[in-house]
Amino acid sequence: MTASALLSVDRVVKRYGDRLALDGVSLAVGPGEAVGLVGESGSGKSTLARLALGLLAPDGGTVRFAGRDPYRLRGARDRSVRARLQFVPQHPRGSLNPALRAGEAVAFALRLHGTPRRGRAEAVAGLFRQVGLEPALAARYPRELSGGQLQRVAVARALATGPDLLVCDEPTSALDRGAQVRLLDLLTDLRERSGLGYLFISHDLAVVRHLAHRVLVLRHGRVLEEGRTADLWAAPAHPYTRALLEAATGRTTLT
Ligand SMILES: Nc1ncnc2c1ncn2[C@@H]1O[C@H](COP(=O)(O)OP(=O)(O)OP(=O)(O)O)[C@@H](O)[C@H]1O
Repeated sequence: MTASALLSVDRVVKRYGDRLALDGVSLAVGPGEAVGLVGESGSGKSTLARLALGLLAPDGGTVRFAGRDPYRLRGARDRSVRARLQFVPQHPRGSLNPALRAGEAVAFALRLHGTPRRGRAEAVAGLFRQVGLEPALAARYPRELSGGQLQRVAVARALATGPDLLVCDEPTSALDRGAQVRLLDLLTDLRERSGLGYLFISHDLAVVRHLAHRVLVLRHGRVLEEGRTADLWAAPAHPYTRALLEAATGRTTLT
């Protein structure tokens, strides 16, 4: 683990009853770095995301965000640290309140972050522009937006608190290929412009390749292989990684 890592996960173990979901997983994400986590269903990706976000506590090992245990970031005093760590979910339609207009969802995040009421409308418009959405779309309800637009609203909401790290759990898997590429281009652009870091989870190596500097391959709760994305793509060491790559070939037009 590098001392400068924003997020460090060190030899983490997580069990659900008898089931060992993570078995000694370590990873680090530095400022402005995009780290991809790939693996088939059940490999433990979402569990790792929940641990990174402090929604779960590990049974062994440690998780640190900005030097703090995210599970213990509670209360008003920790709000400024919590704000630096945000989440982009797989299904924005499920995570956005259907009764709130898109702009209200983002304004709500701004309110929690302490942005005064008077500056909020302008801040919402700025965030919509930042994610490539017309500010006029803020007046729409989630049901009136496409999957790609909704995912941008979810990103805008995550950006409302000025984060350093976004944990993205399969954010493109519900989108068609064109919308996937546009979302990945947006995330790349945000990283380049504002130094955002990502822990980016996907079962799809073609998607991860588009964004991540480094990739970890997770299988049965263990890191099977890790390395720079280009190296792993050129010469996967493990047959499982090769199989994931083969599953992704044919869709390499994504890159
Ligand atoms: N709340 C839970 N209770 C019991 N077992 C769970 C729970 N959450 C996850 N698991 C189990 O832990 C293992 C890892 O699950 P996890 O959701 O982290 O995998 P994943 O790689 O994200 O899968 P998917 O891509 O299908 O979401 C799986 O065997 C899963 O069945």
